[in-house]
Amino acid sequence: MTSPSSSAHGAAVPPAALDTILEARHLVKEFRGFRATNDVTLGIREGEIHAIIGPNGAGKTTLFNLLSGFLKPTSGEVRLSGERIDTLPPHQIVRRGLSRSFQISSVFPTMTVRENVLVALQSPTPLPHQFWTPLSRLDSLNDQADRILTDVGLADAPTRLAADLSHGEKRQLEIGISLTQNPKVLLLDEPTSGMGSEGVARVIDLVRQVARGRTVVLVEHNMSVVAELANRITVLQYGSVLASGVYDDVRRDPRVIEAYLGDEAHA
Ligand SMILES: Nc1ncnc2c1ncn2[C@@H]1O[C@H](COP(=O)(O)OP(=O)(O)OP(=O)(O)O)[C@@H](O)[C@H]1O
Repeated sequence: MTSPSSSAHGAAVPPAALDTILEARHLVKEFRGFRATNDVTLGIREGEIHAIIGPNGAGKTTLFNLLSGFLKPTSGEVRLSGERIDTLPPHQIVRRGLSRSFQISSVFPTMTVRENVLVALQSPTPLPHQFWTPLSRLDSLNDQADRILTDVGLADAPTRLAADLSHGEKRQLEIGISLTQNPKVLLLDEPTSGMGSEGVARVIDLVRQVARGRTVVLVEHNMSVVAELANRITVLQYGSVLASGVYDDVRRDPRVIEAYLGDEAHA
């Protein structure tokens, strides 16, 4: 699938495993000399739910932004299905099948729930002569929007104003907006942040639902969510990968216990 290539440091990078869909190779991101991402090499396998965890300031959001093209690496590469994507603008990365949600809401508050999804559904066809969308296409877009709203548990809320949604419902809508591009890889940035236990349980169900038939990478602070959802996890510390693998193995890794999981790992 991918052939060996030279890293930023000139070292040969072995080919990714055959089932790797998203890959970071020797990624480095510096902010005025400070390394927020320090030589991260990581493979996300097709169809898995992969959680990126680590203490505050470990570099999770920076890595997330690098993987989705919202930040350009200082050096290193990101590959999607073997193709290099770190050189592409974010909208082209979306077209190749990678979408992301944002920690800060991307929802338009003055639009209805369905309108928010419709706007996102129309965004891949921004040609000026398509400003007047034919009615037949509008019908099909409405059908698609309603299917997505059903998938994210908002089937009964299409005409509600987004501003009137609860915090949890807004996160559901954001995930719905990310699904409009039918991504093969979905990146979710702290999908349970700011939620009570009921909302967290709903998001766990939702992530399981949207992960059917696609790959999900999530940044998540809540370890019980990670334990419930993740097939594999990567632990970051000081911008570097401390450990990566199956959840149960990584949580027993003494370096991880020391750095992050603490007493939770003994629970
Ligand atoms: N634009 C920037 N300019 C300068 N430093 C930055 C910038 N973005 C991030 N950093 C620094 O890089 C480090 C990693 O930040 P990052 O937000 O990626 O960590 P994080 O693991 O997501 O943290 P948190 O869990 O608190 O969200 C931090 O020390 C942060 O201050």
